[in-house]
Amino acid sequence: MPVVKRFLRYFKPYWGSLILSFIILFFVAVLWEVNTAVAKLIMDGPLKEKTSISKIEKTKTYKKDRLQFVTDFKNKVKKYLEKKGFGKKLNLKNASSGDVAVIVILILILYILKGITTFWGYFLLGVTGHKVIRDLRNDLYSSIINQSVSFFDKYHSGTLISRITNDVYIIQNAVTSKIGDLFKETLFLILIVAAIFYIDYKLSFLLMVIFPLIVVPVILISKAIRKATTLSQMKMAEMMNILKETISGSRIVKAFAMENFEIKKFVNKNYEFFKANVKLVAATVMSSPIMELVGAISLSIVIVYGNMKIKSGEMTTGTFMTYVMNVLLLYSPIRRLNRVNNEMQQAMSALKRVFSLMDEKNKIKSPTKPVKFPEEIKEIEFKNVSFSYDGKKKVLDNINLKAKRGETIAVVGSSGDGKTTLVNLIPRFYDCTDGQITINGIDIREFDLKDLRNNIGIVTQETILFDDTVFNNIAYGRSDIPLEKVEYAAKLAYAHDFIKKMKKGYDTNIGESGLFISGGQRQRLAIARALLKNPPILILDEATSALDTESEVLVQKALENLMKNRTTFVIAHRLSTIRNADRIYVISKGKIVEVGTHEELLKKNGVYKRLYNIQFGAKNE
Ligand SMILES: Nc1ncnc2c1ncn2[C@@H]1O[C@H](COP(=O)(O)OP(=O)(O)OP(=O)(O)O)[C@@H](O)[C@H]1O
Repeated sequence: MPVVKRFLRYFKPYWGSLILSFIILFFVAVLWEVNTAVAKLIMDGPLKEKTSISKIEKTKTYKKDRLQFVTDFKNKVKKYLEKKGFGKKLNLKNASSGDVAVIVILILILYILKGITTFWGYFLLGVTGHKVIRDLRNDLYSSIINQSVSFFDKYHSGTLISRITNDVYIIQNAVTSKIGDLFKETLFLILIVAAIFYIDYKLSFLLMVIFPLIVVPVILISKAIRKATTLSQMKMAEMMNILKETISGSRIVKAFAMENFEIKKFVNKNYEFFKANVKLVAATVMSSPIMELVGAISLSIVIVYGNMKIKSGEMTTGTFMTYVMNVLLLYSPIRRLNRVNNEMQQAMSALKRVFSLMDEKNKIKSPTKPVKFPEEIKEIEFKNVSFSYDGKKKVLDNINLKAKRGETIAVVGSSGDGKTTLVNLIPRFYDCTDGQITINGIDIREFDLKDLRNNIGIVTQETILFDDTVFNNIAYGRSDIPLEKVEYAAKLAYAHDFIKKMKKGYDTNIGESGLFISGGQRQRLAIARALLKNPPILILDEATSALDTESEVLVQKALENLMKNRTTFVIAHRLSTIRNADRIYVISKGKIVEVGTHEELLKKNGVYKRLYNIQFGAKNE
């Protein structure tokens, strides 16, 4: 669907207020015209004898040449005023000071009306625009959040943030203020064009021939603006990526004393952004001189033509001057419309990027008719599972694995051998390329995605916590849960004691990513969160970073509580975990090379034994 048509659908719920605002803005334009007419009325009436203009007007030639439509319009306004009871008071020809007072009041009323209508026209339009943008931003955010994990592999978080903030801001600017200008200026343009056709349609047709001269450069410039905006926004997104990384990773930057390195990186990117913006500025400001040149050509034609007509006596100087003045008047709305067009082009390219993000296909979806998730999990099985991130290199190759209810399955292997990838297939962060994963014999792709994930608890190496209270971090999204339940989970996770010692207990804010608490405490909070969720399946990626002995013991105990009565898949790094595991699967280069208990595998004297010696050393034996 074309971008504009698709975007217009966002206006659908607000058509009423949009049309109303346009009607009001129409009156604003009409009031401008009335104002001009009243000004003429004053010149013709009460002030006529006192101004130099009135003297010029007095000359017979001008009287003859005066534009019929101005006289018509004046008469209409006069008639209208007379009808409304102003007639007797407002004797424009022989005006007294009382008449002037009436005119002043009339002007005041007009300006008040213009003020009120301008306010309401733009206010309604602004509110409608902001409503549309609010809906667009919500849609964009929800489509991003609903995307699969591979989407987040593809797009850097800075890019996504840039789309939601900058791109939407550009569209917002165009929608909330520029649409009104577009409407108003178009209206002015139509009125002036009508006037010049009214004065001399032949000359106006001749001018129409020059019209393509204006349109072609406008189209070319619009294209250049769209291209430059895309480049500028791309560079802005890249800059946001650097910002995001260095601000959230500020400690690492400092630890490695890499401030200057990061500054250089930022300065370079900022320079690229600047260059893109220069291109944008060039494209934007180029339109004005081109338009002026075309304007000068038009005017020259008018002058040559007018000169001929005056000489042949077909046109009077007065009519010609009025015509020229109207042609000059054309410049203002055209210039403003040109500026509006420039901003609209930028908004178009932003819209394209926003929609392209929304159109990204999410391959991980719930089936249309999902199978009910089993009440009780009897068995989870990997059947000939293979997986590749890029469709070429197999990261997992023909994996066969079984976990019965309540069993603990440990996965071990060297770094990069595919352990995380393997466990990520269970909650369908990715779908296997070949084979299938089943729960009680049913392919996991047949379950509703939410049901499947609600039955899986995940505790990862880097504990993801939110800048919120301890309570909200444990309850995550379930604020209605009673405090006792949260406390119970925290007790099982050996977190209750340290939480109680905090200033506000469960209401303490733990800062961005749990910055205000220790690593061990963070892990125990994450364990409490998983305990509260109470899922039958558990995925555990044990932290490799060493904690101090006391913390380590507490985390270990918390994990033991968490693993009780659950079918657990654990990427094991702790000796106690592998010792207690029902089965250990040893992965090497994406393949399962050994299976067995700790003792069985040690006896084999194979890959596991070698890994064990490297990771835990003989001293542990
Ligand atoms: N999102 C991704 N896109 C592309 N390739 C990936 C992605 N994640 C991992 N890989 C690649 O897949 C392979 C397996 O990675 P995986 O993270 O599963 O290994 P791992 O055994 O868990 O390693 P570690 O113990 O170091 O965490 C690696 O070669 C890695 O580079």
